[in-house]
Amino acid sequence: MKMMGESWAELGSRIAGLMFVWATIQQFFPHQLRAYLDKLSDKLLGIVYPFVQITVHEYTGGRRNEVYAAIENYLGAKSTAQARRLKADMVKNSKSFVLSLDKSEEVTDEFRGVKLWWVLKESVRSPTTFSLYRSAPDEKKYYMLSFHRKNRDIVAGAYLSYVMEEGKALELKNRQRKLYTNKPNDSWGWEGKHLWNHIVFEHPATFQTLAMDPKKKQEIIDDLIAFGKSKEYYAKIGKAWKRGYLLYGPPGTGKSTMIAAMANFLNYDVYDLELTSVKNNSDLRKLLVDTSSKSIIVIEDIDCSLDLTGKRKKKKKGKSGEEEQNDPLEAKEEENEGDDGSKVTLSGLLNFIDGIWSACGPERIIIFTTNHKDKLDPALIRRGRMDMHIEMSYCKFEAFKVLAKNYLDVDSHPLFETVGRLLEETSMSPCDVAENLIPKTASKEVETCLNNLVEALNKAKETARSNAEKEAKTKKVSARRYGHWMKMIGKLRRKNED
Ligand SMILES: Nc1ncnc2c1ncn2[C@@H]1O[C@H](COP(=O)(O)OP(=O)(O)OP(=O)(O)O)[C@@H](O)[C@H]1O
Ligand SMILES: [Mg+2]
Repeated sequence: MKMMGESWAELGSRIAGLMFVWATIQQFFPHQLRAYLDKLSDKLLGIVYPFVQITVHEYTGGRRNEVYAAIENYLGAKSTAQARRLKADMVKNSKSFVLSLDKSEEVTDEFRGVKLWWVLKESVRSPTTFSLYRSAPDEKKYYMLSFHRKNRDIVAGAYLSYVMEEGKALELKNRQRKLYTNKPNDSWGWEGKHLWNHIVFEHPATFQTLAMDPKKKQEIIDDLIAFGKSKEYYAKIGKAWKRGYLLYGPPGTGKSTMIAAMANFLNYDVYDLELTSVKNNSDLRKLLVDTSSKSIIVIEDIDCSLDLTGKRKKKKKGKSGEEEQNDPLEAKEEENEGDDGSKVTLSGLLNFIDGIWSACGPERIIIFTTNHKDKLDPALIRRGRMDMHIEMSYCKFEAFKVLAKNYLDVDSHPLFETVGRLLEETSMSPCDVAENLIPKTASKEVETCLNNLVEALNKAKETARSNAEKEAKTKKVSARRYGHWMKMIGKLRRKNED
């Protein structure tokens, strides 16, 4: 690439300068001679400099150019190894650096056997001296790409799209992810903008630290990977690119932790939708439209959020004047209007998940969590809406091993066998197991922590046994009383008949 101490790109820009001077001089020649000289200089230039150049400016139409930003990210990764001068910027909550090419530095790239040269240039416009206040020099940065003219098709066709895709993917990787929550309706701006508050999303949960059956965990990871790669597939089958997960199970089994692990795995933002503060279906739609792609929309404890099932059971007066049972989907409009239009209804929520509006942004995941799956309306969680139902259950031995690794950094211990047996005999949530594994003294001895857990499991087993005994006793007493009363009723009946 370097030619007599000067790069092709540099040489190109010098030749471009010379051509400009030459074109200015030509103005003074007669018309016929000018046409002839034009052709000649083009031919000569083709022989001396067979390269084509493309420039991409940082700002176009007053806005930062998206293509420039993508190139910056793409070249950042390459320039770390090649360039002598790099520029460092902070990202990710000031915890890491992103490197990019500095001014006049050059990077060589190769694509399908084609060599290309990138250089970052800067044109400086002198400050104006006519105005009252002397303005600062106007710097305009741009990237210049040079390549042999025979490769024009490859560069214009495939290479530039490749750079854009790679650059955008890197930007996504380096960006700061956010956790959003919906603002109450009365604090939405007068333009109806800014519907969500956000903070930086920094939950440390990962699939590695999530305690659950490893086979089930792998299934979920595979499903997420397949989803991320299915852009074309969803387009082909004519479906919006989104997926729904229902996480159900007792408290403390890791539903919220799973959401954080999913977000970290996919590098998505999280929108935590507090349904009780949404005024009506129309506001719900607005909130949905205001979410970005590559995000997870979460509604926690969906069974407690709204009386959705109650709405479904609402009765209406039929034509005959008698009360009839409403079909939930037929009743959509009526429900939308119901209660002065001031509540989110089941049909509103169904529309939110898979109505026409749900396709307003690609690559989105919707997650519901609940402690009581059986309380939910089947229409809400049918496959297609909630594509995967994931049960988060009480801690079993495999899940315990993950927690032991997380909390105590051990893979095995003689007490593991006892813990495994006790976990089969009693139900304890991963949250409670984790709590018992946390060292209570400064010693942090593994054996002490495991003994604490064994003790807690034995206690839980004993409590469960005595509760079951009490229940059985109550049932026995009730059965005896029932038998007694039945006998009495029988006697009375016989007496009456006599
Ligand atoms: N499966 C798990 N793997 C790792 N940690 C877990 C798991 N389950 C629970 N925990 C720990 O217990 C805490 C509570 O778990 P989490 O909030 O995810 O439970 P949940 O199922 O969402 O409970 P709830 O139904 O009450 O909302 C977490 O902070 C985490 O430290
Ligand atoms: Mg939770």
